[in-house]
Amino acid sequence: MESSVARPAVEVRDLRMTYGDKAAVDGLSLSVASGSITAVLGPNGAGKTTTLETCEGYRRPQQGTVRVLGLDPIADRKRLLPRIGVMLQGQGAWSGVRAMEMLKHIARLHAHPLDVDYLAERLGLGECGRTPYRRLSGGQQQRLGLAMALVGRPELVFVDEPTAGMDPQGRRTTWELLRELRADGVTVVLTTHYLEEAEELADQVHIIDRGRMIASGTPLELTRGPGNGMSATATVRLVVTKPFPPGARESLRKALGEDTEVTLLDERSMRVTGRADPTTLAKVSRWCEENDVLPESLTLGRRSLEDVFLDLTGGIALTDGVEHV
Ligand SMILES: Nc1ncnc2c1ncn2[C@@H]1O[C@H](COP(=O)(O)OP(=O)(O)OP(=O)(O)O)[C@@H](O)[C@H]1O
Repeated sequence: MESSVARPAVEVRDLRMTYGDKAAVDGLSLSVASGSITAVLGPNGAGKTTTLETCEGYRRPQQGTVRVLGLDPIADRKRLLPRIGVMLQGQGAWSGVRAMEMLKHIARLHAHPLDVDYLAERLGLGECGRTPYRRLSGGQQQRLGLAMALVGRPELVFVDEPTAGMDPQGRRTTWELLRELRADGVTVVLTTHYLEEAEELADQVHIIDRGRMIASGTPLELTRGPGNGMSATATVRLVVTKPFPPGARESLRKALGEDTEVTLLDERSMRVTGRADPTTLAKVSRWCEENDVLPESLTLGRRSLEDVFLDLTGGIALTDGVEHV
């Protein structure tokens, strides 16, 4: 018998999905190791949801193949459904149904559901259990959506932007729950625009852009960069007390010299990559002095997944909607 340990939980091969003449997914291949947390990242419209929905059996592949737990999500839907949990973007529940009624209803559809009171308690749904779905706050709807995806004890969960709109406490609880699932051998596939979430949680990260895979690896592999030296792995971040004066980015780049890239992250923060080392730190400090710019913080740190993401996708900082110029 084939070993289920070696077999990927999800295998997508050369998937192509179009809407009209526009390719939303354009020859995408990816695989998800069983028992891992895998993050699928990409800018808005990159094709993440379309890919996940194809894996979930909501869309039929127009080209290519998709296997989930070794099964075809459409042909084997009946066998697959009890084994997977799905948290959709803008999770659907009937608008008038109360939160706990909805959760209990979903639990009854499964052979061995989790204890709904425990799950509601863990996800902070206790207080809004009698509230109709349409009256729940955005974060509460997210929590309910996650509870609905998990209540059936799935072997594999797809969670599309699980913590969007959640408060910091909800986000931490969700991270804890997802880690516990992994510890129990459950495979988790998530999309997120919070790159720090992917860095915290994911064993494997796939970055897609315009329907194509542009990078894959562990967070460490992706942030380590191409070289081995400090300059390849580090960035300098400068945050200042007042908006930068006009032309500041160009002026700082000149002061630092070649091989250094300066990115304006927002009106009060810049990122320096390339020759990012203590000498650069000193030069940035001197530039601040010469240009009468007061730093709020000036740090030399490891290149983050967000830095990698911005470099690869051409620069929209998704966590704050700020364009990188
Ligand atoms: N039902 C649809 N009809 C037409 N175009 C669609 C449809 N669904 C998605 N698209 C388009 O396909 C592309 C990929 O969309 P998709 O929702 O998969 O992206 P995404 O990576 O999940 O984006 P986001 O991060 O914004 O959720 C986008 O250009 C989108 O406008």
